[in-house]
Amino acid sequence: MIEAVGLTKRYGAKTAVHNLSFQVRPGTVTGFLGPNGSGKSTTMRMILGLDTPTSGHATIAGRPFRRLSNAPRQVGALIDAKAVHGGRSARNHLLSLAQLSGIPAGRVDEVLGVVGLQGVANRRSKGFSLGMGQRLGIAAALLGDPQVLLFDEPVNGLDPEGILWVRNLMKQLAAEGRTVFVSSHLMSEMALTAEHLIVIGRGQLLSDMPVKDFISANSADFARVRTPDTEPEQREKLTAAIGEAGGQVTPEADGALKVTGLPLPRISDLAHDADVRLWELSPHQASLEEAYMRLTQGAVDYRSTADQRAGLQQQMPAGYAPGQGQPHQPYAYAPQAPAAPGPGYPPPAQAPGHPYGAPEHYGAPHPYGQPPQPAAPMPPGAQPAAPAAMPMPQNEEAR
Ligand SMILES: Nc1ncnc2c1ncn2[C@@H]1O[C@H](COP(=O)(O)OP(=O)(O)OP(=O)(O)O)[C@@H](O)[C@H]1O
Repeated sequence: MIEAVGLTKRYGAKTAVHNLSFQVRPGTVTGFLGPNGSGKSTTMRMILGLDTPTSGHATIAGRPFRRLSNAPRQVGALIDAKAVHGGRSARNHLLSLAQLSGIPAGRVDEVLGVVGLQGVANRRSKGFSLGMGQRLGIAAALLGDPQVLLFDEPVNGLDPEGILWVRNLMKQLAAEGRTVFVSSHLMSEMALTAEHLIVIGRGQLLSDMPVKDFISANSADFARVRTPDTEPEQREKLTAAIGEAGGQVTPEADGALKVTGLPLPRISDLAHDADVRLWELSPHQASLEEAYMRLTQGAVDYRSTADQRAGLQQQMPAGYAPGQGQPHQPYAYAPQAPAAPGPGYPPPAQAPGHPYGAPEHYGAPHPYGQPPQPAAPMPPGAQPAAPAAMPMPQNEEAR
């Protein structure tokens, strides 16, 4: 388990992370979400002992990272995929990490197979594409067969097949009982990958809950109501009746009405009392992406002047306090079955032929036959070292 307690990081006058407390539990993928610059990488770096907290602390399996014995065997991380000696081949890069950490050399070919890089293992990594670099970084993170894994934006630069592969890999690792903490600023991707979400904005905790609870706590429920298109006076009558009853009505482009603030049965009764016929009365819920944007809208540092979130802000229901991050349920009726969180849901099945579903276009799949056994024994005499794929601690202010 990963735990942060009151984690705070200030860079001069800039507070990158403020009083963050959360736990990341084994057996599920936990998504770490926040807009650009919200403090995700800084938090991960503090968990990994690469940045020193100004106050508070973070532990892995109950200890600060730097006090873990055999850290590379316990924790794997992808923080900066570019932190690779470009003159070395992928295999040699991994071999040098394995040697530093007392990991048997045979494991290198295993992880190259897992990430689908076995066909280019002897090529210098400086010729790698962004996506291949990400795969190499993921291979390094898996090298020590660790129980705790942190991935900072692992799908950066990957093509759709690569994204699917990472998604399945994360799930597989969690299904093996590992702790998997994955940062992203893409809600749609996290909706398909994670079961639990930790959302931050401007370095502060906005939400810490299961994905399904996040949807119902943060997305706005509304009803779509349609009266006969041929009788506009019916529409006006219903609009007036809903307004008098305290509901809010917004006309939709297709002629329907979007109603908030009233439960569906009440809308039906109002229509009945006003002698208005309904062609449609249906419950709706905003997508997870919208829910995320609503939650973080007050905590976005960088926003285009043409950003459609401005439109979302205009639609905020009365009583919503932007940026406070409080779950709100301003609508009277209970959420319906959660909306499918984004296109492509449910996630496609894992690709066959490989336990982690590694794609084949960098070479034949590696017969990495069995899922890694939890807590593989350390070879005698192995020394603790920095985790694979992690950049060495640098001058923090110089980043
Ligand atoms: N070494 C540093 N010195 C000064 N400020 C820093 C340093 N590292 C991060 N920051 C600032 O702290 C804030 C949080 O940055 P961080 O990289 O942790 O955010 P992030 O959520 O990972 O962003 P992104 O999604 O864009 O990668 C930003 O405002 C950033 O400019």
